[in-house]
Amino acid sequence: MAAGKRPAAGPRSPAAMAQWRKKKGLRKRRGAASQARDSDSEDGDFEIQAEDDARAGKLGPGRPLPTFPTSECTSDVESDTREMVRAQNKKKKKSGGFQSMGFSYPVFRGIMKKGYKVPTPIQRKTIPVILDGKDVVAMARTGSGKTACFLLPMFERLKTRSAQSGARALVLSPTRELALQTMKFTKELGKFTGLKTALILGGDKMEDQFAALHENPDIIIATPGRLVHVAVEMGLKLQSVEYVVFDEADRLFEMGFAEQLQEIIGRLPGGHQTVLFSATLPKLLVEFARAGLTEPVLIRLDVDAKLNEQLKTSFLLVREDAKAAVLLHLLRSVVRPQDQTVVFVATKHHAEYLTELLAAQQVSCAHIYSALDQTARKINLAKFTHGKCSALIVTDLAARGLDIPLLDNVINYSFPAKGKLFLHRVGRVARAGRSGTAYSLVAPDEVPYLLDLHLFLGRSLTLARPHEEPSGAGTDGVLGRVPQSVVDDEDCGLRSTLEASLELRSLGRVADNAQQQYMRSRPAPSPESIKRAKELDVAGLGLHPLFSSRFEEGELRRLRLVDGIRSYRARSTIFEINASSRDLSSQVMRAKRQKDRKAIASFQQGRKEQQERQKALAGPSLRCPAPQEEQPGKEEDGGENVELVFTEVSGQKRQRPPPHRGAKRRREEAQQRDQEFYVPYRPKDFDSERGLSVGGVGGAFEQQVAGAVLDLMGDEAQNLTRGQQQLKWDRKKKRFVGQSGQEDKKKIKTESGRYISSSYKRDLYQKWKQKQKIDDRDSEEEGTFDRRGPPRRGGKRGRGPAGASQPPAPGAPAGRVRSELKTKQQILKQRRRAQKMRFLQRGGLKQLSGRNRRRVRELQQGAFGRGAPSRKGKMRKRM
Ligand SMILES: Nc1ncnc2c1ncn2[C@@H]1O[C@H](COP(=O)(O)OP(=O)(O)OP(=O)(O)O)[C@@H](O)[C@H]1O
Repeated sequence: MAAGKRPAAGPRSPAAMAQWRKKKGLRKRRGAASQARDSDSEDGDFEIQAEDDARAGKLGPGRPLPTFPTSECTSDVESDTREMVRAQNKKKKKSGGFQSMGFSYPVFRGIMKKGYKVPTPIQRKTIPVILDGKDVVAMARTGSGKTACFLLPMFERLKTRSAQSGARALVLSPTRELALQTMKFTKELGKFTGLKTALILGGDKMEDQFAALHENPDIIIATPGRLVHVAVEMGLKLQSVEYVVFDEADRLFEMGFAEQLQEIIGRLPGGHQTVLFSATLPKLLVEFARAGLTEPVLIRLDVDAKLNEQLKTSFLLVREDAKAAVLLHLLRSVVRPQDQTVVFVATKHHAEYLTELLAAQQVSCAHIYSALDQTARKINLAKFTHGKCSALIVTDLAARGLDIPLLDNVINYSFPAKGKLFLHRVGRVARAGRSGTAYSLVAPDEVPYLLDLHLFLGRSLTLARPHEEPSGAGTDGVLGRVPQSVVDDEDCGLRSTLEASLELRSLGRVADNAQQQYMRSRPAPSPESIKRAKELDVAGLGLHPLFSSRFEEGELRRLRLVDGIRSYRARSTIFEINASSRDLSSQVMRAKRQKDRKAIASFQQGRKEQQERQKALAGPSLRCPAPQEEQPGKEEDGGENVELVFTEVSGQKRQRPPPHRGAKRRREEAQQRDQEFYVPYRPKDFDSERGLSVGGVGGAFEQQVAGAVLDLMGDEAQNLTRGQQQLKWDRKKKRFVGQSGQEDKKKIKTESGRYISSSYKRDLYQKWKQKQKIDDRDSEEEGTFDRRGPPRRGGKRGRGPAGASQPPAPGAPAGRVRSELKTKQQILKQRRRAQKMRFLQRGGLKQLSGRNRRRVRELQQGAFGRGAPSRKGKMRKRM
């Protein structure tokens, strides 16, 4: 009986009624969430309302409907039943399980097999809308189950394997690893649908991909670059695609993939359904205009709480050159020995160097980066996921989408330059209800990025208290320093390892150079964060609570001493050192100090006030848990700004005097806001949306403005031939390059009329077909291709996928020539013949006749008794 259903009218046993009442009582006590969960039957069978069954007259009162019709049944019946279930569930608004979504049985079975009992919030929100056929742009935080959101409706739409030509669904992923993972999910969740999937990834053999597409898959999962390559080679029109998914859509739409996406979208038919998913999507849908969305529904969850509650974050302030030592300490002493950790680094050179360095220190690890061979990438990832090594060192290639079960920690060796990259990186842990920790090593020059991140998250950054033991408030979200003793201990071991290995030293040098390049190329932090970072007194920061075991008195004393030395300001200038009071330089300095004593006093006063303001500051992105202690050596050193004095003495550019007190007060008053009438010129979510923006540079307004520019040149450029297109002088390359700043490479025109790099067309497909002896007619029969063929450099088109309407190739004999390529039947016949040949060559005939002879003997014995004399005549003949 369906959970909680009153037994239908008719004779009821008292026991059944008592059971029903008991259930009803129980249900009343439960909350709304658990009611939703109840609606999913535990055993995976669909159940239907008793009243409905009774009305239908097919089932006994309250009896469950055993299963949905399987895919063999006619789709009419299936859709009727689904409608029935939907209607029923709509009546019962409480139900919010997978069952209420009206999936067909094969899809539902896949969900149950995967072990999903209750849909996640984003699944509950998006699946019904996608099932209704609407275009959807959806955002929810990492690990919230977005993959199932687009796969389940896709299975439901495609239903079952179709003989219809061409793929009907296309899933685009930004990285190969993510595409592989989506393939895995597709196989698991769509296990009972029988749909065929082809994986088109860069780095894999193109020949295998041609073969996969020749098998007429229902779904194509691809990375954009390789899909365009295959599509151009094969002349794939993708006209049968009804459902397109842009997974990690913001990444796909960020620069880099623009050309490929335009080409793919240009090949899609009108009226297809498009869904976009990511953990970081802006609310400005105009940024996805290129995706060809039609009246899209925007669903954004977790806009405010972007980080998972189960995720703990720690920010460690370390010098760049001490990062390796701190990383080693974290892996050895902070994370548990059984933990699995992913380390994000800036470049592949860092990945190589750190892998070797850690291996030399007996920390087992593997690495992945985009330039690594695809097979090595797969092997290294498998090594890590199977627990063969405890750390995986990766570049941002692995930041998105990777779902590594049982992953515990993420370490940001290099701090991400963008807030949303941080979200994706740390989103590898604390997935699907699990907990996890993210440690971030922050070099002093990365502090502005840290402040940018907190602006983006809308969270406050907590600073560790200086020279004090932590109050036990926890380590979450705290920025603190690493004890010098930790750095020294680990650094000692690392130095001796480096001294012993020439290879490691050269890898280290390469990594250092790469770091310089990376720092030059990373996007700049926002100006306000740079300003705040300058105001932030990082030298006065306390030890991170993570190292509480190191908070011995000795360590704190040492820290105080080091800080004292760091902030020491000499009372006298360099001209007065070792100079007697009669020396000219000393006299000049004293006279100067005397003359400027007012200015010096006011400067000191201003500085003090600034420090006090900073302490009291509890803004959205910066908060001190307690007033900071006064820095030793700072209070009475006079703090004379030597630079200022010297500029004044030498009569150079005059520093602006500190503002007059009255002017200051007036300015402060002007800054006070009347909350009743104050209208901010920026929306509240400005920083957050700026971080999510796909366009990259500038805020949302800047982008809107940029988008509103009427680009007459752009239109004109389209009418120009390639030779006429405007070129501009590249000073670095010392030659003319195309409008986009790209070198004017050789281009070919595609079916969709766009120009793409000629490297996409190398006639690999034709060669493969010749090798496989595939007739073009077969390609057409198999229906993978459009009737129009692939573009040829010489304007030639073959038969088969190329279509018969094309002009013959120059030099080809006129009229229809009998193709030398074999038909499907001929290939099958040839295969059978080859099989037979192999059989004969193996001596199969001899074996067969021997077996026959033995059988005859056995039969003879069975029929006539052992050693019976052979009979002549009819009986023997029959035998
Ligand atoms: N309804 C569900 N019940 C239980 N587990 C689920 C459910 N949906 C998804 N999961 C599991 O949650 C994990 C994360 O899912 P998925 O990879 O789809 O997340 P995501 O939102 O796509 O993450 P990312 O943004 O990082 O790509 C997976 O292990 C998946 O099997």
